[in-house]
Amino acid sequence: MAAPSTGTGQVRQAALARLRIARQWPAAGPGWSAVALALSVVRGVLPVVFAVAVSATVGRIGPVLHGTTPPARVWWPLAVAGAALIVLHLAEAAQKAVAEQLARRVDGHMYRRLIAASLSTREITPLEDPAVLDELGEAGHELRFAFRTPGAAYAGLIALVGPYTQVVGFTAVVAVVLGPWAALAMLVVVLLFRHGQRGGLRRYALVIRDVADLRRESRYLRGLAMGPAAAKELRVFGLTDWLTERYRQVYRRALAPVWAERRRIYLWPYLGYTAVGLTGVAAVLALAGARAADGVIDLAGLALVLQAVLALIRLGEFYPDSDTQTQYGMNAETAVTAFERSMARYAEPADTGRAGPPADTGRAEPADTGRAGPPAAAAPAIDFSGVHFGYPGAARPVLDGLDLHIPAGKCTALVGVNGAGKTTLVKLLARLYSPGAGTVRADGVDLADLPARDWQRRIAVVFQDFVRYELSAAANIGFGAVEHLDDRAGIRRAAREAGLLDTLDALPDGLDTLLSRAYEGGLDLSGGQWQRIAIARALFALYHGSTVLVLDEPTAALDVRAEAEFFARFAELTRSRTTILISHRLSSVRRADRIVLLDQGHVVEQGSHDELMVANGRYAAMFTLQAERFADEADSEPLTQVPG
Ligand SMILES: Nc1ncnc2c1ncn2[C@@H]1O[C@H](COP(=O)(O)OP(=O)(O)OP(=O)(O)O)[C@@H](O)[C@H]1O
Repeated sequence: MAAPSTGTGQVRQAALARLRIARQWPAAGPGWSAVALALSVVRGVLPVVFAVAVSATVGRIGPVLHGTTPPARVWWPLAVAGAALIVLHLAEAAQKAVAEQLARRVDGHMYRRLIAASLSTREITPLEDPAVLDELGEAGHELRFAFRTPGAAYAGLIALVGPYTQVVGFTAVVAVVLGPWAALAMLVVVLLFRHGQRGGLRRYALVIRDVADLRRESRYLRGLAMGPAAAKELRVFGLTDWLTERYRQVYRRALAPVWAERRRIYLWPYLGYTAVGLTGVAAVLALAGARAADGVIDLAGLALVLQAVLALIRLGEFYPDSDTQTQYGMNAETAVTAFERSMARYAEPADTGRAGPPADTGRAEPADTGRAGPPAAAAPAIDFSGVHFGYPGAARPVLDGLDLHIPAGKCTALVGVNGAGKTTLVKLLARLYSPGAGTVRADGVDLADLPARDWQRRIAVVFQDFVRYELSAAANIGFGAVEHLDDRAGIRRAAREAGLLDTLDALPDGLDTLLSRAYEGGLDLSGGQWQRIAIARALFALYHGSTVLVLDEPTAALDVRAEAEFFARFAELTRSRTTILISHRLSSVRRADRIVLLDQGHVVEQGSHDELMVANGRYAAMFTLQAERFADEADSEPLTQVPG
């Protein structure tokens, strides 16, 4: 975000940002907001009352000491000053409590907005766009900082009313005692100092925003060093020193422009404002002294104006209860709004309000056939026609005019070297991305014409990088069809078919065991057991209406026996489903009805295993190579063979 170049632009932008924060009042609660506002006004008025009462006391002490005035004339202003002080302290304590309440409410609302925006698109394209990721990272990061969240900004904005009420009160005091010009001079001094402090903070925050990518990298490196995910590799590969050094470099690079700008933003303006401010203050104090010497103002008046001037100088400073909060809270709110806007650009009309209650997000029943497109119960044929696709920012497309027919109710295997585009093809099929050109059709209906949500309900996928949810085993499987989470029989059946039921039953709480060691009583599974969970999840989706099954390296983490068992029952598990199997183990894919060899985003060979072997092309060469390698290994290591 570029800083506005003109003063008017800056004021306008600051006003708009405050307006956005103020607009959080429905989330904060109008009642609580009104209480906080009233307390702020009280906190603004009472210091002025205190100063007036103290001055009155000072003015009356002389006459009382000389016996010209009864002592009672001193007591009541003293009592007022004491009462003002006590109420001020009580109001401060009450305002802190109310501010916490306001902040919690607004932050809760902001988190809900962020989560809703993150989940608002059916495609994942925006979440891989670096600009959108920056916005998300910024918003999430600012929200995690408890002291400068939008909630803190909202509470801080209300708290601002206190000091500004004091400014008005003390300026009025100066006007009454010394006249309007002196009051105007003091007002200019206060606002100038405030502009120096607050405006500097605003510019400083913009510099910090400019290094968002470096801050993202430093957050990533911190997470890497402190999280469990990379703990093993960092140590085994001896990466700890490298990581420490890299973090130091990135941190310094992120801070360098900030340090450089600090001098420009704070030092020079500060010296200028101080010179002007001190001149103004000196003039007002000189005027007060001259008036007192002339007897125009009495001792009480002098005491009052001195207190007012001192208070006004203090009010030109930084407000710790408000300034950082409103500045950085605004950053978070701005980032959340920018993120929402970016996500909205990617959302299809039907996605609006997607992140609703679970009942809204569930998988369709098989009978749910009332929508456009192929009937939900029938496994569709899928056709890619002239499909082009490249990832954002990539130099070359991954798919470049792909034509491919995937027959209904059959198993099609996709093979090809690393990076050939197999997983990308699956992501397009699952409508996680849209093709740049060309169409993907299900039974002749362009997927772009179907609500992504309806289509995605019909697909069950075991992704290569499937998710390990830190939840119960039952939930991990039941997420295949979330609205059927209570189908315990179905979950057990899926676990059994994935070869996992005995393992899960043996856990301390059976299927209800929490699959995470981060929680007390939780347990972790092995890599292969987790993969079976992912398979069970996809099977559970099939029981509840999905008709397309995608298996991307579904057995990569399974042992040889488990893999053999899985493929022995493969035909039964996938019967009458349109199945797409991706695997580098050609001995597994040979059972597929059809095998498609992809290379650089094109189909280079396709047919049954036998047909491709007879054709003696690249598939045959790859298959023979793998078969020879396995034969060699089997010859040289006969004892490693798994029996049966
Ligand atoms: N999210 C992404 N952003 C940018 N480029 C990507 C992304 N995912 C994949 N690619 C690139 O797209 C190309 C195809 O990747 P894809 O994952 O589809 O290959 P694949 O055939 O499934 O490979 P593998 O056999 O290794 O799983 C690769 O060059 C990869 O670098």
